[in-house]
Parts: sequence; C-alpha cells; structure tokens
Amino acid sequence: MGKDKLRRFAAVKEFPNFFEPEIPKEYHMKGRWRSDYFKNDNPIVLELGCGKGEYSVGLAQHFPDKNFIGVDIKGSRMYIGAVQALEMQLKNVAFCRTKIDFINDCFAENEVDEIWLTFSDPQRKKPNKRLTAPPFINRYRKLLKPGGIVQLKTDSDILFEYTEEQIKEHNYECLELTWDLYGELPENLDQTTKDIFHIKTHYEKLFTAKGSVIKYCKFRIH
Ligand SMILES: C[S@@+](CC[C@H](N)C(=O)[O-])C[C@H]1O[C@@H](n2cnc3c(N)ncnc32)[C@H](O)[C@@H]1O
Repeated sequence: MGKDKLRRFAAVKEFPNFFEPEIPKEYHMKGRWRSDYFKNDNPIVLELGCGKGEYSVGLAQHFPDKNFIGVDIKGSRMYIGAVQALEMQLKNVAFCRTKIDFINDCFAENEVDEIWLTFSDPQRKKPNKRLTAPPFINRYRKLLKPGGIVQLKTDSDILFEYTEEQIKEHNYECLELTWDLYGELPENLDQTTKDIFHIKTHYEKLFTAKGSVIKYCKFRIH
C-alpha cells in the first residue's frame, strides 16, 4: 500500500462515522445502528461496494430522513466519503469496513430498508461472486425488511444481463429496469428522483466519460 493510502487507512479508523467490525464474529452494532449511532428510527439504506462513498454522501444530503451506510472492504477509499460527511456535518451517513460476504454479522434481521449496488465488480469468471448472485441475495433477504428493495446501477452488460436473468429465474418483483438510464429518464420524474439519478459515483464518472451506457434496475426479493 502506498504512503497516502496507509495514512488514510490509519486516519479513518479514528473517525466517529467509521466502523470496522472484527469478522467473522457478530458485531456489537448489529441491530443497534438506529439506536446507538443514528439515534432515530429512520429507514436504513446500505450502499454495498461503496468505494469512495460519494453516492452515500450525496443520497444522505438529499434524504435527511433516511440513514445511509456505505460498506466496502477498502478503508482508504471510504476515507474520502467519511471526510466529506464530517465536513458537511452529515449525521445520517456512516461507513462500515467489511467484506459483504459477512454482512449478516453486521446487520440484524429486518434492520435494513434498501440496498444500493453501485458499479459492482462484474466478476466475469466467477458468477457466484456477483453481488446479485443467489449467495448474496440470500444474505440481503435476511437483513432486508419485507418489501425492502435492491437497486443496481452499472455500466457492465455482463452484470446487468445476469441480474435481469436472476430477476426472471427467481421471480423477484421487478419495479424498474432500463438498459439506458440517462437516455430513458422519464420526463415526469420529480426533481428529487432526477437528482438521485444524477449523483455520480467515482466509477460512474470514469465510465460515462468513456461513453459507457449506464443501466439501472430496482427489484424486491421477498
Ligand atoms: C468497481 S468499484 C465501485 C465503487 C463505487 N461503488 C463506485 O461506483 O465508484 C467496486 C467496489 O466494491 C468493493 N467490493 C467488491 N467486492 C466486495 C466484497 N465482497 N466486499 C466488500 N467490498 C467489495 C471494492 O473494494 C470496490 O471498492
């Protein structure tokens, strides 16, 4: 790891909005995120594989009545979002460093209302490691409330096609699905929703600059 990454990795551990569970072991915040950190009863939204966390921070600004938790294994990346949130004094966003594989050690049954998957790795050769593959969906099912939703934004045809197949194969309830999010953005969307779709993650900016078309879907797995 480079010097700057090491510095960020060490610094972020001291932040009040950064959590690092010892895994595999049940984390003491499991079932207690609302009461012990957010100190409200608002819905919890996870961004899994949040990278630098700008999306969680952007959503937290738009939705002061929801709580956001960015999850990633890379602490030095989440440092960026964690600093932004502290500077903006956003109390409704936090970051949790863990492998998503152990997400059920960090969140209790029915603790979460929504999941965002933003530009997840396509895992070309390992379909079961895709974040919309059955082993992950089964983990999400445990922590999502009944009726909870999963949303995916991606540039990857492979991941999107796979997810579309999974939705059909497992009869997930598909609420929205478009192969060209920005090309097909309905005119009648309210401003807040338009704004959400225009919050761009780090990878989204890279891919759109290269001309990639962004795909989006929203589905229920219960
Ligand atoms: C392609 S990046 C996208 C980052 C961010 N969402 C964005 O759009 O800029 C994928 C991120 O997912 C994280 N990631 C992938 N698999 C993971 C896993 N099993 N557990 C935790 N993080 C994971 C990586 O560390 C990386 O930061």
